[in-house]
Amino acid sequence: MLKDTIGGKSIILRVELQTEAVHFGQLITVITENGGDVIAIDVIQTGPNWTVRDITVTASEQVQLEAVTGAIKLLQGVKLVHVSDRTFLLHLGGKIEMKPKVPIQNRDDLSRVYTPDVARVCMAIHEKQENAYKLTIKRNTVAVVSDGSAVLGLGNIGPYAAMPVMEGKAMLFKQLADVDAFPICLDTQNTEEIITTIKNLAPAFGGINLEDISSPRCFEIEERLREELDIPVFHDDQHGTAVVLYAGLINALKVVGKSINEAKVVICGIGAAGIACSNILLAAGVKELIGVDREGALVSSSSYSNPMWNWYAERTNPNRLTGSLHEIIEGADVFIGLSSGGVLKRVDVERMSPHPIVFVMANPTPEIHPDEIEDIAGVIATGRSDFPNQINNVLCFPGIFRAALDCQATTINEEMKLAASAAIASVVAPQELNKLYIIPSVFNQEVVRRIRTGVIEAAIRTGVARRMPREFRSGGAI
Ligand SMILES: NC(=O)C1=CN([C@@H]2O[C@H](COP(=O)(O)OP(=O)(O)OC[C@H]3O[C@@H](n4cnc5c(N)ncnc54)[C@H](O)[C@@H]3O)[C@@H](O)[C@H]2O)C=CC1
Ligand SMILES: CC(=O)C(=O)O
Ligand SMILES: [Mg+2]
Repeated sequence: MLKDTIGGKSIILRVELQTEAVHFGQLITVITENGGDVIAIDVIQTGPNWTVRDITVTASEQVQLEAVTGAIKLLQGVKLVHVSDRTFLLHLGGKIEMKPKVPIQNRDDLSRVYTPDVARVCMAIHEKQENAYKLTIKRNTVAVVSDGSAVLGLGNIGPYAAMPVMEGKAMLFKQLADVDAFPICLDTQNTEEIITTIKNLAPAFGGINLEDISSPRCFEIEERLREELDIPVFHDDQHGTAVVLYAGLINALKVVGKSINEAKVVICGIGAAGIACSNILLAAGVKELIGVDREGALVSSSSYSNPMWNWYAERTNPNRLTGSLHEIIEGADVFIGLSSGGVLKRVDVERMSPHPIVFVMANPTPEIHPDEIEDIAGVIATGRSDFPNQINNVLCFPGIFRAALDCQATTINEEMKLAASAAIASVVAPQELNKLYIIPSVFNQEVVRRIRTGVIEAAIRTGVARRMPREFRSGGAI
C-alpha cells in the first residue's frame, strides 16, 4: 500500500456482525468517534443472526482510517473481513479500454473492416499519405509517451509504475476533449532510443504528448522530435504547465493588485516544468525572476554541469542573488514550486512581501500544505484537485490537442500556447475572481471550448494549420 500523502482517503470495510452481540449503530459510532465519515453502506449477505456489510468510510488523514480499523477489530461481535482501498479498486485491470466504433456482425462487415476490402483503403493512403487523417485513427489520436523517469514528483520510478499516470492522462483527454489518447511507457531512458521509437510510432498518431520525462533529456527529445516530425510534439510538463501557470498568475496578480513587471518571482525546481514556466514568465514581462534548485539560487557567476542551468542563469536573477531558498525568498511577491513536497516552510512565506502569491505545484505532495499558510498568503494554488485553485496541466493538454487535431496543426507554437493561457484565464469572469477562484475547474466545459477557439485562430494566423475547421472558414469562430 502506498504511503499516504495529504488530502482525503477512502476505504471500503467488509464487516461481519453477529447481530445478537452488537448493534450496527455501535459500529457506526466507533467509526465516527475515530474520525471516519460513513458515506455508503451496502448489505452483502444476511443470515438469521449475522450480516455482512460493506461500509465506505472517508477520512482526511490515513492515520484516522488506521484508528477506525484498529477500533473495529476490538469491537465484540464484529469481524473485519477485509479492507479495500477505493483508489486501488478503481485501478484493477487498468482504467481504459479500446472499443470498436462498429460491430462486425457478418461476413460482409468482416470483409469491409478487414481483408479483402480494407486493401482499397490501404492503397488510397499509400497513394496519398494525407488520407491517413481521413481514414485512420490518426485524425483523433494522441500518444501519451513517458519513460517513467520523472513521474509526478515521485522521481524515476520506471515505465511500469508510470502507467497509471499515463492511463489517467488518456482518460482525461477523452472525457474532457474527446481526444483518443494511448498511454505508452517505454522501457528505455536512452535519448536516442526514445527519439527513434517515437518517430517509428508516429504514423498512427496525430500528435505526441511527452509526459514525465526528466530534464535535461526532455529538452533534446522534444526539440529533435519537433524538428523531425510533422505532427505536434508537446512536452506537457513543460508547456502544459507553463500555459496553466501563466493563466493562474494573470488572475492571481489581479486579486492582490500587483503587476507582473514589478513582481519578484522565485521559482523552486529548475527542471522540465520550472524552465518552461520561467520562459513563459520572462516572455510575459517578469523582470526579477530567480530560479532555485537543490544547490540554491542559480546565478550566472557559477558554472553548472546541467547545461540548461547555465543558459537559465544567464537570463534570470538580474541582481545575482546567491543563497538558499530561505534567503532568496525575502521580499518575493510570488513563489512557484515545481520541485518536491515539503520544500517550503511557513517561515519562508512569512519573509515574502505582503499578500504573497504561493503556487505550490509539486505533485502529489505540494511544497507546503496550504493549511499552514492560509492566514498569511494572498493567493494559494496547488496542482491537486482537492484544494481550491488547481494549477495543473490538465487544464491545458486536452484543449490544446483538441485544437491541434481539429486544424491538423504541424506544431504547437508560442502563439498557440499564449492563446491557451489567455483562454483559460478568461473563463473566470471579473466579478467571480477572488483568492479562492483564480483558475477555472477542470470540469468547466468552457475551458476546452475557449482553448480550442483561441488556439485554432492562433494556428491559422501563424500558418501552421493544415485544415480549416468549418466554423473558421468564413472569417472567425462562432
Ligand atoms: N501542477 C502541475 O501541473 C505540474 C506539476 N509538476 C510537478 O513539478 C515537479 C517537477 O516536475 P518536473 O519538472 O517534470 O520534474 P524534473 O525532474 O524535470 O525537475 C524537478 C526539479 O526539481 C528539483 N528539486 C527536487 N527537489 C528539490 C528540492 N528539495 N529543492 C530544490 N529543488 C528540488 C530537481 O533538482 C529538479 O531540477 C513534480 O513534483 C511534478 O509533479 C510538473 C508538471 C506539471
Ligand atoms: C501534472 C503533471 O503532469 C505532473 O505532476 O507531472
Ligand atoms: Mg507530468
